[in-house]
This record gives sequence, structure tokens and C-alpha cells, in this order.
Amino acid sequence: MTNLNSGEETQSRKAEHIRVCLEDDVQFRVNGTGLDRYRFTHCCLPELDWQDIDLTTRFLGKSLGAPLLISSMTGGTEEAKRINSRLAVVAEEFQIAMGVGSQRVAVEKPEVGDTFAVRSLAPNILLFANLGAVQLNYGYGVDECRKAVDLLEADALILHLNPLQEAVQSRGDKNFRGLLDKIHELCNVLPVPVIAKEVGNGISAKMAQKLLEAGVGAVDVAGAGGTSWAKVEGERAKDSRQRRLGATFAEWGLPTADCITSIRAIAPSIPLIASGGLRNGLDVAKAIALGADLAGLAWPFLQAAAESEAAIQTLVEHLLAEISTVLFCTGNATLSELRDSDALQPQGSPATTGGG
Ligand SMILES: NC(=O)C1=CN([C@@H]2O[C@H](COP(=O)(O)OP(=O)(O)OC[C@H]3O[C@@H](n4cnc5c(N)ncnc54)[C@H](OP(=O)(O)O)[C@@H]3O)[C@@H](O)[C@H]2O)C=CC1
Ligand SMILES: Cc1cc2nc3c(=O)[nH]c(=O)nc-3n(C[C@H](O)[C@H](O)[C@H](O)COP(=O)(O)O)c2cc1C
Ligand SMILES: C=C(C)CCOP(=O)(O)OP(=O)(O)O
Ligand SMILES: [Mg+2]
Repeated sequence: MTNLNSGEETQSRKAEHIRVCLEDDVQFRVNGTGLDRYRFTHCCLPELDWQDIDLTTRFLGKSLGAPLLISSMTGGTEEAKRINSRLAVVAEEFQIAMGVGSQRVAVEKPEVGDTFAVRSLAPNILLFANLGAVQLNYGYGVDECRKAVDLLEADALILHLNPLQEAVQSRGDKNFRGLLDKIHELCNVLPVPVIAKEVGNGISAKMAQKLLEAGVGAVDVAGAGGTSWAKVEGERAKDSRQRRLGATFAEWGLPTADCITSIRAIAPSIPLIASGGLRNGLDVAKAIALGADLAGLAWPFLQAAAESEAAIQTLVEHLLAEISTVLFCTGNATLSELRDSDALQPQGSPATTGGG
């Protein structure tokens, strides 16, 4: 490993991330999403025909068939190219949004750029480029960000914020000083919106406020409760210090539900993505009812994509059926009706007053 140049090291890390996420137990086990603290109030007479249920929505100026995002995952290897291609074909079929994984590997090794370039397979979807914000402290500037966007003809650039992951990662990039100012400068000149995203440890209302003041166009909370990147990097550890760090911080982070409610409270109208531990359409519907505009899933899509295009189609069909069932059984025809309703209640409050 020590003989690898940075491009090769990054490329082999991408392969290991896929392998570890598919083969090892790297999910949060104790600190959940917080969504189980909420319940929908069942409505016994919805006054709806199932046919009237409408899952369409808009995000950052584009129309979507459903409020779903295939969260940023991969690129840089042949396997990653196969995964991205399968995901893009299904995203186009259902008109849902998609992000690719960090394009740092393509900056370091331009010849792997094609493993990310899915626009021709998904000409109409909302598509997100991806780089780590921390790279702005390691020689990256507007040029690299612009190239990442151009390679995909992306609608926005996701900057991932992953201090815990970098702290546990072997040879991780740990200089996070001064990034807010650099994000601010980037937002001023990049021709597409910047989306600030965590990777499974969550974004607090206080930090969301600072990021919005810096000019980001949207926030993806990527909270705790799903894939734990401390666990992933702990599995990749090269020494006992890293292995122990991964174990100690395996459950660290802000639950996804708390991120959504606290950010919505201070920013009532910003484009807000919920992700981190969403595993079915009921989770998605809860996230929307709590105030998110879009719901992202990574790990479930990785598992399906590793199998086949048909498995991804089946996953999306299941998610759509589950979200539709929430709308049906709470008597809401649309996502905005659901969000404006009182159908979702904290568990423990009288379940017979809301909804209907
Ligand atoms: N900073 C963070 O965001 C979090 C940190 N942790 C830490 O991760 C480690 C493993 O936790 P584990 O036992 O698996 O998980 P648990 O969720 O069972 O939490 C264990 C302890 O951490 C407390 N805790 C939960 N959330 C927070 C928080 N946001 N900030 C500070 N303390 C919190 C809990 O207090 P209570 O019962 O009152 O909730 C409990 O005493 C612990 O060291 C824990 O402190 C765990 C969760 C979140
Ligand atoms: C294999 C894999 C690779 C990932 N790579 C990236 C990445 O390059 N950039 C990023 O922003 N997030 C990345 N993520 C994090 C996800 O986008 C997501 O924030 C996180 O896994 C929590 O969502 P989940 O619980 O649905 O998996 C990756 C996730 C997986 C499973
Ligand atoms: C995998 C996740 C969750 C985020 C990116 O990880 P890396 O730290 O490997 O990304 P780059 O350095 O390659 O940007
Ligand atoms: Mg990194």
C-alpha cells in the first residue's frame, strides 16, 4: 500500500468501500435514525382513490417522478462503473435523482472519468456531482469543481463533509480549517448550486445555518442510523489505533430525524434532503412528513446494484408502493398534503387526534 501513488491509493479505497459495505456489518446498531420515535395516525376512511395518489415533486428546478435520491456512492473502478450505469438506467426509468461517488479519483486519475459519466444513460434526471469539501484544503479549487460538474453535466455539486470518516481513515485528510470561507468563495462562482452533505453523522441546525450563509443551495443531512463510516474505515484499519477509533465512534452522530426537524425549524424553505439510514418507503414518508423535500438511500441501492438492474427496479417499485400506502392510509393524495398534515405524531402522543 505504501508504494501506491495517490490515484492508485484512492482507487483501491473505492474498491474496498464497496467490498466492506457489502460484506461486513457496518450499520449503526444502537444510535438509530430517530424515525421510530414517530408514528403515522391511521385514517380509516381516506376519501381517496389509490389512482389519485401522486408522488411527483420538484427539486432544484427539475421534476421528479418520486421524492427519491440514489445517494452518492461510487466511481473509479470497473465495478463502480457497472454499478453507476445500472443505477443511472433505473433512475432515468423512474425519473428519480442520483448522485455519483466522490470524483477525487478522477481528478487524480483522469482516465477513470468514464466510470462516472452516466449522463448519456440518464439524460433527464436530476444528477449530482460529488467531491469532498476537505479537498479545498489540498490543492483543489474552482477548476476541479467545475470539471467534476462538467464530466456529468450535473445539475449541482455535492460537497461531502466527513470529518469523522477522515479521522478514522488510514491516511485520511484531516485539515478541515478554513473550509467555510472556501465553500463561500466556491458558491459565488460555480455555475450550479452547491449541496452540503454529511456521510452518516448528520448536520446540526447551527452548522446548516453557517453553510446556508456561505451560499450553499441545499443541505443533505446524511444523519446517523444507517451506514457507519467509522465502522467502514475501522474495517479498513491498518493499525490498532485506527481499529479502536472506528469501534469507539461507530455510533457517533446526530440521528437523521433530529437533523431534519432542527434544520427545518431554522430554515423553513431551503431545499432539504433527508438521508442516513432510510431503509423503506415508510422511512421516506416520515422524512418527508418531518419536512424533507427529497429522501436519499445509499446502502439499499448498493446491495441492489451489486445484484442486477432488475433488483434496482424492484427496490424502487417497493419504495413507491410503500410511500403510496402511507399517503393512502393517511388520506393524503400528494406529498405536500402529507407534509402540511398532522398525520405524523411523536410516539406516545394520543394517536387518535391527528390524521384523517
Ligand atoms: N455525540 C453524538 O452525537 C453521539 C455520541 N454517542 C457516543 O457514542 C458512543 C457509543 O454509544 P452507544 O452506547 O453505542 O449509543 P447510545 O445511543 O446507547 O448512547 C450511549 C450514551 O450516549 C449518550 N448520547 C446519546 N446521544 C448523545 C449525543 N448526541 N451527545 C452526547 N451523548 C449522547 C446517551 O445518553 P441518553 O441515554 O441520555 O441519550 C447514552 O448515555 C458513546 O460514547 C456515546 O456517548 C452516541 C450517540 C450520539
Ligand atoms: C459504497 C458507498 C460509497 C460511498 N461513497 C460516498 C462518496 O464518495 N461521497 C459521499 O458523499 N457519500 C458517499 N457515501 C455515503 C452515502 O452517500 C450516505 O451518505 C451514507 O452511506 C448514509 O446513507 P445510508 O445509511 O443510506 O447508506 C457512500 C456510501 C456507500 C454505501
Ligand atoms: C465514502 C464516503 C462516505 C465519502 C468519501 O470517502 P473518501 O474519503 O474515500 O472520498 P475521497 O477522499 O476519495 O474524496
Ligand atoms: Mg476523503
